[in-house]
Amino acid sequence: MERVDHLAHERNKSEFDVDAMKIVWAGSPHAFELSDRISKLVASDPGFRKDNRTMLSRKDLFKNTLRKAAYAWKTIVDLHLSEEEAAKLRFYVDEPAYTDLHWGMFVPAIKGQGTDEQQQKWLPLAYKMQIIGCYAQTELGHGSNVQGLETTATFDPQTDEFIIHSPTLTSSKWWPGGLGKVATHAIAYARLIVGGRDYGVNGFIVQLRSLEDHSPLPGITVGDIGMKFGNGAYNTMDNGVLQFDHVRIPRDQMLMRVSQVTREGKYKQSDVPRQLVYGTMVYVRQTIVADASCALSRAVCIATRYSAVRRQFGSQNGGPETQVIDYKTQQSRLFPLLASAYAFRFIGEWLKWLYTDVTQRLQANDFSTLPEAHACTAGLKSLTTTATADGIEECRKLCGGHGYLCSSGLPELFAVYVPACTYEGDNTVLLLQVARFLMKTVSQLGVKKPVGTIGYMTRVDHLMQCRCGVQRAEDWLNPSALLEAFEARAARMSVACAQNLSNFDNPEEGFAELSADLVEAAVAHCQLIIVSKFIEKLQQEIPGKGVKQQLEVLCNIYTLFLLHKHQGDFLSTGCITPKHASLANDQLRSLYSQVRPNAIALVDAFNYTDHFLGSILGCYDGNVYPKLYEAAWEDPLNDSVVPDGYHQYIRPLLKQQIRTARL
Ligand SMILES: CCCCCCC/C=C/C(=O)SCCNC(=O)CCNC(=O)[C@H](O)C(C)(C)COP(=O)(O)OP(=O)(O)OC[C@H]1O[C@@H](n2cnc3c(N)ncnc32)[C@H](O)[C@@H]1OP(=O)(O)O
Ligand SMILES: Cc1cc2nc3c(=O)[nH]c(=O)nc-3n(C[C@H](O)[C@H](O)[C@H](O)COP(=O)(O)OP(=O)(O)OC[C@H]3O[C@@H](n4cnc5c(N)ncnc54)[C@H](O)[C@@H]3O)c2cc1C
Repeated sequence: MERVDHLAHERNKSEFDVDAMKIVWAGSPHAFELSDRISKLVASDPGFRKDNRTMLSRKDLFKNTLRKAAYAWKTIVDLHLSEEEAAKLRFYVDEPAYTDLHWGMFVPAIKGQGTDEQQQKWLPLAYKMQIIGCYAQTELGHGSNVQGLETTATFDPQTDEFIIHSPTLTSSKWWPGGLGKVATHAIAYARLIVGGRDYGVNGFIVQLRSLEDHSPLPGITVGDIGMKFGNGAYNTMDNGVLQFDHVRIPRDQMLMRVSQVTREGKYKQSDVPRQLVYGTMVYVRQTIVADASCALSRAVCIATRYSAVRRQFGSQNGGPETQVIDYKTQQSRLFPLLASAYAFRFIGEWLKWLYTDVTQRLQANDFSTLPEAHACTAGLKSLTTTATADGIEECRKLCGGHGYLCSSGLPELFAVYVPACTYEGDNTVLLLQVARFLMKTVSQLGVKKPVGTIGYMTRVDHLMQCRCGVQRAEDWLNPSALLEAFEARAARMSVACAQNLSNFDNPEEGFAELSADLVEAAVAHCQLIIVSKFIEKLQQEIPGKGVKQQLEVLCNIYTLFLLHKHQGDFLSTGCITPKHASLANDQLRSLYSQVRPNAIALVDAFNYTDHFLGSILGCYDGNVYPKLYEAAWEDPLNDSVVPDGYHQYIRPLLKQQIRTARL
């Protein structure tokens, strides 16, 4: 049967080369080819079906995840996939699993914190999945406060071993993914105790389960922490609980790149900063920023396609009703999210570059950019995950009632995504780290030259008194005008916080008292980074008919939308006047009209398969209604016309009503 493309008329309207945009979105022709090939491979393999996930019991769901992870590994091995291809395959399989933590945290922790010998010993085993690892840092009593962890690793010089112990209930490891039912090994974070002295938290490789029969090793109590938010969703993951009862491990299983304990029981600190113990978190935060654009673009793709299919009101002379995408209110909610997806894509690319750069510098013993890398990864992780979680929920509402159906894909996407606001650092706690960095920068102005993302502070005198030169709405399309407004807002908010802080005798008390304002200053700084990197991206040559113009429209929408949303900040710091704010809003409306004919093509450029989207509302051909209708009949509740329980619970009720009616 010939497939009808219900969105063809929308695709015909587009004013740019979609194939060229696909390459910009993917990052390079190579990245596009890889993504396209692997996503189609996964989509065409029934072994990776995922449309029944929300209907399975937890046990069936989990077993199915184990099956898929094993099948994915078999596919990787059978097809001799490279590391890059294997990572893409896991991404398109699209099911949170213990493998995320094995590849995403356990392996990077050994690479980042292990010595060369430790890497040589453990990495080959991990690469072949002969051991499966997790990252066991958080405890029942402490997650954000890493220095408050209670698990101990006490050196025993007699046996040359560490004794890993959970001294209290609150010291039980709690949350690590993959720990509950699968991991054979953990990087467990524990307080290092040598000769009775506490040297703070360090990572240790601890075997948890037998490699023969998977039973927990002596002294290990381990299990799953229970059902989490949403159906399906993150319940494919075995987040776990773990207690150690004086578990002994050899001394060489302490990760010793940052500090060492010798055979004689001497503690030695390398010349690398202690903060490198937190290095895996910096790495993962960077990957989370890159992933934010994937999750947001997925939701936006669904909401945009459906908004073009859905019609309500406005029929003229019996003609078709208005597509809901043509309502300005729909556009003002949807198009900033479309623009954010692109903005997050580019900031993810840039952050990857920053991370690679800091890693190379660290290898050459240059630690100068580590604080900036920490502030950027922490701040951008916080900003992009908050916006993405909120954006997915907004997309659900943009799809009206049908968005609430699991078959829209949006409820599960939200439930899987929302913990990103908490894991790898609670988003508020991370913004407070950025705020500390900002306050330190301001306090050192004139002593230490701010560079990199904080370089704008070198012009603080100008930024504190500059006036916005915008006179007409179009003036807001000038990148310099936009940048200066964002720089001035960020600088003024930071300086105001620093001035308020100086009124406190005790800086820590002041920091706590002003923390809500400090978080707002941190948000302003992080938004500036995203805006400035989007503008920088557009200064490069971008091939393809109309591609650069579309990206310019999206960049302006992203920036002016933020300005509109946070106009309170811009007005109260005197960076703009109410007239400027009103002109920005006029320009924003005009930009929405420009993006409208290109909206479908801009989401097609994500190149998502229907399998990956997992949404009837977002399907490529827009043939939504027949698919929704058919899917309803596939629900197990419709297996029988009369439901189970009728004779027990409905019939007696109806009979009773009849008797009552006769009374
Ligand atoms: C691909 C994988 C799939 C994803 C699945 C995700 C699964 C989830 C996994 C997890 O959640 S793992 C657990 C993650 N846990 C956290 O993120 C905990 C958050 N808490 C922290 O990171 C820290 O404790 C803190 C909030 C940063 C505070 O730490 P601490 O009290 O020790 O620090 P301070 O005294 O504030 O700072 C000291 C000094 O160190 C600097 N710093 C802090 N963190 C880092 C870092 N990561 N890298 C570099 N530097 C860091 C901080 O700025 C201070 O510097 P100075 O001001 O002294 O210069
Ligand atoms: C799905 C999921 C997967 C996870 N996977 C892992 C894993 O694999 N390995 C692992 O080790 N951990 C994992 N975690 C744990 C995770 O890293 C922590 O939950 C996270 O770091 C937040 O810490 P917390 O739970 O202690 O929150 P809390 O710190 O208790 O936060 C509670 C509230 O207090 C506020 N708060 C805390 N401190 C401050 C402060 N100083 N100032 C102002 N407000 C503050 C927070 O903003 C928040 O509103 C996972 C968590 C989840 C939800």
